[in-house]
Amino acid sequence: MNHFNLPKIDLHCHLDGSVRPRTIIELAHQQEVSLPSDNVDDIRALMVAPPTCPNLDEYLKRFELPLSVMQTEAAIKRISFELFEDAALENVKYLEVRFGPLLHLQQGLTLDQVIGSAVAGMKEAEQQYDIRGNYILSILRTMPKDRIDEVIDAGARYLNQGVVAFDLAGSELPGFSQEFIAYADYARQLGYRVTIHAGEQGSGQNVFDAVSLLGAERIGHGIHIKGHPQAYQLVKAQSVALETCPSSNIQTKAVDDLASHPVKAFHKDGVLITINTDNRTVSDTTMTDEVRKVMEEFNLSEDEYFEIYRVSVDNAFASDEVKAHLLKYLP
Ligand SMILES: O=c1[nH]cnc2c1ncn2[C@H]1C[C@H](O)[C@@H](CO)O1
Ligand SMILES: [Zn+2]
Repeated sequence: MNHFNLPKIDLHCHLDGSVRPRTIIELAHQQEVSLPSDNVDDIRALMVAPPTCPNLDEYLKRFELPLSVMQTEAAIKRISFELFEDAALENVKYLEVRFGPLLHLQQGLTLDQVIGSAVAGMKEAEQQYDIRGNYILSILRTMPKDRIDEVIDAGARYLNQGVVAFDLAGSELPGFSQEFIAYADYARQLGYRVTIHAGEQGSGQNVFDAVSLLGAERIGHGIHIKGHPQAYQLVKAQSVALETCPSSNIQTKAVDDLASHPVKAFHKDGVLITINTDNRTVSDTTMTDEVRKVMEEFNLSEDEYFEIYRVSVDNAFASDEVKAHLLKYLP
C-alpha cells in the first residue's frame, strides 16, 4: 500500500501548529525576534511536543514560539501558503485549516487583516496546486470573551469565500459549552458551520453538550464518547462526524497508545470518523503518516480507507462543487 499516493482529506489542522521550523527562523530574522537557536533541528525540537506530554495543557505550550512570528500579514500569508503547499505535495486534496485570530493581534493587526492574510495564502496555493481548502475560526476557551463577537463579525466578510466555520479550542474544562451558547448561536445565524473540540481532554458529556447546546455538526477528537452511552448515541443518531487525530491523541494522553485508539471500533459500529493531523509540526506528522499508522495498526483495507475518505467528503464544510471534485478521486 502506498499511503503517500492515496488521495487524502484533512479536516482538522491548526495553522500555528503546522509551521515549518525553517520558516520560523527566517521570519524571526526578518522581524528581529530573538530565538534560542538558529539551528533548524533545535527549533524543531522546541516545536514538537514530546510523546511524554503529561496532558493537553503541556502540548498547548508548543504554540508560543510559532505565534511569536505570526503577527504580520506577510508572515500569516506565507505560513498559510506553505501549509497548503506541504499538504498538496503529499496528495491532500482538501484541507480545512483552523486558527485563533485573537492570537495574532500582538503587533497591531486588525482581525480583518489577520483573517484576510490567512485566506490569501490559501488562495495562492489553490492556484498553484491541486488542493482546495477552507478556514475555520477558533476561539480559545481560556481567553476573555469580550472580543468573540468581533471575530465572528470579521470572519463573516469571508464566509463561503475562504471561511466556513466556527470552533472552540484550547484547554477543555467540564461543562464549557454552557458559556458559549450565545456565541455559537450568533455564528450559526450568520451562516457559519460549527465544529467543536470536545471529548479530548474532557469527558463524553462535553461532546453531548457541544452537539446539543452549541449545534456542533462535527467534533474535534471526541474520543471520550467511548464509555459515555448518551454522548455515543447522540453522535450516532445525529450523524456527527468525529475528527480524530491519532498522533496528537497519543501525545495529549487522550489515549494510551494507538492500539487503544477507538477509531476502528467506532468505524465498525457506524460512528462517522475521519483521520486528520491536528498539528503537522507540534505532532511531527503528515496526513500520509496518520493514514499509514491507522491502516497498519488496524489492518484497514483500501476499501475501508475509501469509506473513511467518503465520510470526510460528506462532512467537509465545502461547496457542492468541491465535494463533487473530491468524489472523483474514489476508485
Ligand atoms: O488538539 C488541540 N486541542 C485543543 N486546542 C488545540 C489543539 N491543537 C491546537 N490547539 C489550540 C492551540 C492553538 O494556538 C489554537 C489555534 O490554532 O488551538
Ligand atoms: Zn485541534
